[in-house]
Amino acid sequence: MSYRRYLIGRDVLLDGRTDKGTAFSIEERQALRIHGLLPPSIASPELQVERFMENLRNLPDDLSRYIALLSLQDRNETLFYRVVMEHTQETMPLVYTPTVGLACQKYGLIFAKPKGLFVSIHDKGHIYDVLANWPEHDIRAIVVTDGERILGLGDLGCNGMGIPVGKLSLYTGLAGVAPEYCLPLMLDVGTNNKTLLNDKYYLGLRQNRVTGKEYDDFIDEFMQAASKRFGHQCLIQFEDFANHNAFRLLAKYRDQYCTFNDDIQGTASVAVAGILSSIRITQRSLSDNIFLFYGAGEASIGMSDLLVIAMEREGLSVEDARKKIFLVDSKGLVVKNRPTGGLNEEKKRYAHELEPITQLSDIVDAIKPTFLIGAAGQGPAFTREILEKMASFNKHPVIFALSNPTSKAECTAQEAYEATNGQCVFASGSPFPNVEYQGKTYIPGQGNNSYIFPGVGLAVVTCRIRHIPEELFYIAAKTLSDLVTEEDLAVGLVYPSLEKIHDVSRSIAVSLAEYAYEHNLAALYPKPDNLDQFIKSNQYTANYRDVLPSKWDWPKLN
Ligand SMILES: NC(=O)C1=CN([C@@H]2O[C@H](COP(=O)(O)OP(=O)(O)OC[C@H]3O[C@@H](n4cnc5c(N)ncnc54)[C@H](OP(=O)(O)O)[C@@H]3O)[C@@H](O)[C@H]2O)C=CC1
Ligand SMILES: CC(=O)C(=O)O
Ligand SMILES: [Mg+2]
Repeated sequence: MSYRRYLIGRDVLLDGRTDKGTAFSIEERQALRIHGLLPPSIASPELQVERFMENLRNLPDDLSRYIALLSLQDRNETLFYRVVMEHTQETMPLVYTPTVGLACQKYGLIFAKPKGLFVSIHDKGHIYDVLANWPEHDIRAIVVTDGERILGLGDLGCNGMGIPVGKLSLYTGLAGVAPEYCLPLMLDVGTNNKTLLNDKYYLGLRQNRVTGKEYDDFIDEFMQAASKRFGHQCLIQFEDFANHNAFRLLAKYRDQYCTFNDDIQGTASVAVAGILSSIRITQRSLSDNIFLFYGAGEASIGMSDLLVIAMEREGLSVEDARKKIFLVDSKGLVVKNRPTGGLNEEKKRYAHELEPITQLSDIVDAIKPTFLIGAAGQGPAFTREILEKMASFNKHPVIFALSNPTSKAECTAQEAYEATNGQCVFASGSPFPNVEYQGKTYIPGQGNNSYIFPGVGLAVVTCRIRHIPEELFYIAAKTLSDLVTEEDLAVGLVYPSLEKIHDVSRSIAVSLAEYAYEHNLAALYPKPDNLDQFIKSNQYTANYRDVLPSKWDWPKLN
């Protein structure tokens, strides 16, 4: 039971979780002693949504819209989620990528009210006490960042808090994970971003990043403290950590805690889903493709590793599957014995016995990929020339420009469709508008891990899944791709329409829960007879709760 149930008077209006604004009924206004604190006209939730959307649309720019949405979240959380759930297509680019990227860049200026916990390196030794300050007790999902690789924008330090806040809004908005279960968390270990260190509005510690043992001990203490405070089954989603920490922290914690790295594993899952849908258009088997990844970091390695698992399901050996995958990093094609080096263990799995090539255009000529997938965070790299080449040796080249935010995308949807004469299959990490080309409307899909992590979160918090094995991300990919209809494919969509996202997230959660029960990974017993119904009944709906004291076990009022 939440402490908020006992609010009365003005406090009811000041608490975003209990406030209904103008929707409070006369009975509620009188019983809660807020009569007169609101204008007399009583609005329906439908009218409140309409009024908010009207205001939102009249604002001058997306950053203002972001601020308006987040202040609604503070003021009236239920209405915020109603808005997000009923207008997902319109509001998602505001609370999430691309606008959240801009919001993080401006966080020092626009910060108004904390929406999560800030734990700094100076809290070392008493992280548990800081976690205990969070007012909710039953936290089941944490999204944590240290702000070192925020989207493709680099080190934004403490200002990266916008990302966990945005991700968790989607846990609720896209999957119906109750907001009170969710905790956005920033681990501030400093920043190496000189501009921020010299910015008087910067919100974080003014020091360079702590590294090495001190950093590792800090993360260790956080993991232990979170587990002690919120239970060992609390999901911890790592988000936007830099490459040099992401892989090793995942390897270190994945079997000890209920944790995953969204940039490696969530991205892998959404990309493999898009790939599985794409081959329904190109009519090739998975293993009959050549995949070229532009970028060889968390996202690309994650995608490659899961793709290998998917190809294994088609009967290929790991070795043969890896031969189908080529990576490009900042030094060019990833090949064995490259004189310029730069090969970590992850890249070595995909290093081919080839001569080094540095230019992407030359690499495309040499490899002749069927899939060109961008996740380098470097902005426009898929030039018209490259896209035309892709179309010259593929009837339906598959082009995924997955880098975020929009300014970092490898190409736009318009560029991809135009350069390939409307023949390509396209998806992007940040949304692009529909493209009208030669009399046809193309709907670009959003290849973003937001199709995956909310469903993973929903499965974990409802069925109390203890660990998240790699197989779950393959299952999520397969489930997502299976939900893509022929009608979706006909307009170029390799993901289900966002309008269905609530049900899509639940379908993913049900598939994951089935697997978890089969493999003894779910702690909720007994296993519900009907998982779909059980999960559905646990999905948050953005309906106002009963706040009439007469319906509570309420102490007598004076
Ligand atoms: N759509 C989605 O759901 C997701 C999208 N992303 C996006 O993907 C991008 C990368 O993220 P992530 O993989 O985590 O980042 P990493 O830092 O782990 O990897 C970036 C990779 O890009 C390579 N790179 C850098 N510059 C160039 C260049 N000029 N040419 C070729 N390769 C280059 C780097 O090379 P090197 O190894 O040599 O340094 C590295 O391999 C970001 O923009 C992020 O927003 C990430 C996760 C999810
Ligand atoms: C989408 C996401 O997680 C990223 O760009 O980092
Ligand atoms: Mg991310």
